[in-house]
Order: sequence, then structure tokens, then C-alpha cells
Amino acid sequence: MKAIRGAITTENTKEAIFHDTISLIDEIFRINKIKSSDVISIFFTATKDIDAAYPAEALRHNGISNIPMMCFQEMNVKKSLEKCIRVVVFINCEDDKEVKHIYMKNAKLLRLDLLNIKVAIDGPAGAGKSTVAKELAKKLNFTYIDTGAMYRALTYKVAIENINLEDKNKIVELASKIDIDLKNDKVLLDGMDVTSEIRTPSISEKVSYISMIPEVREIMVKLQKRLSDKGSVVMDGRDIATVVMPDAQFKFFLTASPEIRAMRRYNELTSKKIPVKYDDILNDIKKRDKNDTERDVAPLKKADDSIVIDTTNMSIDEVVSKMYNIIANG
Ligand SMILES: Nc1ncnc2c1ncn2[C@@H]1O[C@H](COP(=O)(O)OP(=O)(O)OP(=O)(O)O)[C@@H](O)[C@H]1O
Ligand SMILES: Nc1ccn([C@H]2C[C@H](O)[C@@H](COP(=O)(O)O)O2)c(=O)n1
Repeated sequence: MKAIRGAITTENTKEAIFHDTISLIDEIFRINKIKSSDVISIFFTATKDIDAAYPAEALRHNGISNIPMMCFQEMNVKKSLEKCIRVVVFINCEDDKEVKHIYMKNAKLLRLDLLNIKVAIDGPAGAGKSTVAKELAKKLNFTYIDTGAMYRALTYKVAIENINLEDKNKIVELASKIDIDLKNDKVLLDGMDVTSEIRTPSISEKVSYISMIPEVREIMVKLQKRLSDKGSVVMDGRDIATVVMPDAQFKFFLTASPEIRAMRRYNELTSKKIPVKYDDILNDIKKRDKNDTERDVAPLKKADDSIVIDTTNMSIDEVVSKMYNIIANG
């Protein structure tokens, strides 16, 4: 047995409820190649603003009379999608049957995560990419992939193995051997949690030298492309819209003045009791901007079709809302 979910938005008239319910069920049957004799039962819910007809009545009117059906009122959660009919269809089938859940009209917003949407975020150091990418991914229920963390994890490994930054062959060899995994906001290096170790000023200082090595980039990009193929993702870095996911449906380029970026990083590190000087951070940011934009392979640059967001005078929430609205309305 399997259960297939679906939803559609409608209007509160009998005609609209009948029409939209039948469209939704027809699409679930068509896409999943099922017949009414495969169906065990169907449960509908409708939001509080739908009371002109029962969705089940639409199916009976359309000739389906032998399937047990029930209609309920959906929970009335604040700010949730209005005028929406949700359904779950229980079917008899083989255990290995792949089912596809169907979301139509504005109900697509309920499950953007099922649509294989790719969101690319690029920008210079400290522009807020990872902070907003993480929030945005949470809001959209997408997977977040922090590609900078992957270069940082390799840099951390280079540092603990005392490998000279000039020894490119050893660094490339290490890059091809290590296992980097991003799980639940944690960065795992060969199974070890290095989430906070990779954020120290000493790693930040070295990482742009490591990420300049073409063979290292080749290895990382291959891994990043593989990760991007697993459903809907928000990925941030420097070359995401241009190299890793040039086919992304949504591309953003976040930026802010170097002084504001340095101040944000200074506040972040001092709040963690890491002793740093504002001027050192500003110099590091300027040096990394130079390295990232002037390197030969996949330099940091805005893709022609990226939307630029200057976050200098915007709060984190404002940036996330702006991006979310662009995606939800796109
Ligand atoms: N719009 C904003 N307003 C205020 N602070 C912000 C804003 N965006 C991000 N920050 C803060 O700025 C700091 C840097 O942000 P974040 O680490 O997300 O930048 P980043 O672009 O991912 O940088 P990097 O490329 O160096 O990893 C964090 O402390 C974050 O909380
Ligand atoms: N796709 C990427 C991601 C990151 N880098 C480089 C640029 C930075 O100097 C470094 C660390 O990134 P951060 O964590 O600060 O975003 O890695 C890159 O070249 N390409």
C-alpha cells in the first residue's frame, strides 16, 4: 500500500471546488498511472474558507461512487495558504512503486522542495551568504549546501597535517582522499565534526590560497554538482551560478561594502570571545576579495542572469524575505 499526497488552490464556489478537485485527482491518477480500482480510500481537507461544497461530492458527481472518502477541515494555522484543498489517496500497489505527489496552482508553494529547484547564491566574503542561505533553505524546506565550508575543511586538514601551502601536489592528493560531508548544519571531515574549527581567522587567511588550485576546484566542483542533484537545494559560494549550477532557476549575488562586511565579522568573532582587530579583518576581507576575483579558474563574478542584492543597509530577515518572495512568485 502507498499514500499519494496532493493539494490545489480553488475558489469558494461549488463549480470551482468541483472543477479543481477533479483536476487534482485526474492528475494524481494520470501521473501515477493508477485506476479507481487501485484506490483504497481518499481523505480530503479544505481550509476554513471553503464551505460551498464537499470535494468528495465532486468525485461522486464525476462517477466515482465505490471509493470510501472523507472530508475534514484543515487546521487553521495563521498566515497559511488560503482556499486550499488537500488530499491523500491510499492505493494498493507493489512496495517498490515510485509515487509522485501532486501540487497544483498556488498549492505548489506548499512543497517547493519537491520541484527540484536550485537556488545559487554567490558573493564576496562576509556578504551574508551562508547566514541567509541557511535561513532561506529552512524556510523553503530545501537542502543547504555551504561550498565554502568544503574548501575550509580541506584547508583545516592541510593545516593539521602541516602541509606547506606551496606544496600543491600534496594538497591535491589530500583533496582527492578526504571525505567531506555536510549534515544538519555540521561539517564532517573524515567523520569528525569540524564545524567551528574551520571558521577561525587562521583558516580564513589560508583558504583562498587553497581554493585557487585548479585541481582542487575540479574535485570540489564535481562533489558539489553531485550534491546539487539531490532535490531542491540552496547552495552558496563564489562560482555557484557561473560554474557549479549554471542551470539554477534562481541566482543571487549578495554584496555589501567591505567595511560593513568586516564589522559584521568582527562582531561575530568578538561575541564568540575570539580576540581579533577590526583592521586585520578588513585587510583579510580585502585580500580575499582580491584573491577570489582575480584568480584564473572560476573567479568570483556575477553571472549575467544573477539578481544583485546589496545587503549593506538590510537586515538578515529583509534579505531572506526578499529572496523568498522572488522564489515563491517565480
Ligand atoms: N544583512 C545582515 N545584517 C547584519 N549582519 C549580517 C547580515 N548578513 C549577515 N550578517 C552577519 O555577518 C556575518 C557574516 O555573514 P556570513 O558568514 O553569512 O557571510 P558569508 O557571505 O557567508 O561569508 P564567507 O564567504 O566569508 O563565509 C555573520 O556574523 C552574520 O550573522
Ligand atoms: N564555491 C566556492 C566557495 C568558496 N570559495 C573560496 C572563497 C573563500 O576564500 C573560501 C571560503 O569560503 P567562505 O566560507 O568564506 O564562503 O573558499 C570558492 O573559491 N568557491
